[in-house]
Amino acid sequence: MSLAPTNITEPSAVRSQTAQLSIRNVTKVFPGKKDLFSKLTGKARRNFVAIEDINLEIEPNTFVSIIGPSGCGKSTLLNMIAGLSSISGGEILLNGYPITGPGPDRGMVFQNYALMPWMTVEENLRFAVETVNPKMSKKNRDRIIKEHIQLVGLAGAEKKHPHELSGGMRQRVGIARALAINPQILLMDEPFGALDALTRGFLQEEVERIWEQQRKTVIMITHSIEEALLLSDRIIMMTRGPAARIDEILEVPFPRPRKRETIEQHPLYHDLKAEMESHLYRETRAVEEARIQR
Ligand SMILES: Nc1ncnc2c1ncn2[C@@H]1O[C@H](COP(=O)(O)OP(=O)(O)OP(=O)(O)O)[C@@H](O)[C@H]1O
Repeated sequence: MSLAPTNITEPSAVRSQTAQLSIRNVTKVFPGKKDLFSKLTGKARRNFVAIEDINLEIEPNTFVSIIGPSGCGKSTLLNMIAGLSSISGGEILLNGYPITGPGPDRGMVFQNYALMPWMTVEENLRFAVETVNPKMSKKNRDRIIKEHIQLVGLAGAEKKHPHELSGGMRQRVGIARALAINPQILLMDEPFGALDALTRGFLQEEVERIWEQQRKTVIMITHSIEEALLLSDRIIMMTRGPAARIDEILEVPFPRPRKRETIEQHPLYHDLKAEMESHLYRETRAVEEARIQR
């Protein structure tokens, strides 16, 4: 758990919180199977170096996307930042303190929503807020829950259960829940990956609107070039694995607030898009070639 303090405040206020994240020489090795039984049954495996020597400084109040070929280690890196996966080498510091486990200073949004199915929308948020801040008064808690339900456009759906909601609405709950604990950093692992194209577009615009209000540090994994260009200040492009690393970091200079139609008119939009396309194509092709040679 990080030692950095967390206070829950108004969601609508632009935060003065700082969240400097330093990723230093980070490596992740998944141990192989080397026990006698695995050897005898021919199932022994070597250690697998997923990512190697990642160095990255994430400034406060920036929106950062991570993009790279499938299986390169994006989720592995995000899970280490979340404290859900151990770090094999190097360190990750949040405001100077090493991350050693999950903590309320980091909110997570998952692709599959990860809501409690037996709880209503309101109860899902209440559970998160109560867990993080058990001593908060009921009045404050109710206010925070109400504000966050409104923030994501779910007013009127408070008493519904996840199975009564569309995918887009479920992810709105996921985002509201992550923000309601007032994390310093919002971590999103392909948050729109399970949604249809139209809903995905709407939700991207919602996230852009919310980000303009809150300016929270966000780290998002995505496979979508357009999504990364719409939302990010910086785009981290990873190489293929094993031993994946950062290939290049793109600065996205489009003024905010952003609209899809306007950024597409920016003189740099097509250059940045082409650079990302060629990076992804090159890395993915190399993965496929390696697969065929195996
Ligand atoms: N628990 C584990 N044990 C062994 N290997 C693992 C484990 N988790 C992930 N890996 C391997 O580490 C590599 C990186 O996986 P990861 O899920 O981080 O990639 P990713 O870039 O997020 O993929 P995708 O874009 O497809 O979601 C993959 O080769 C994967 O098979």
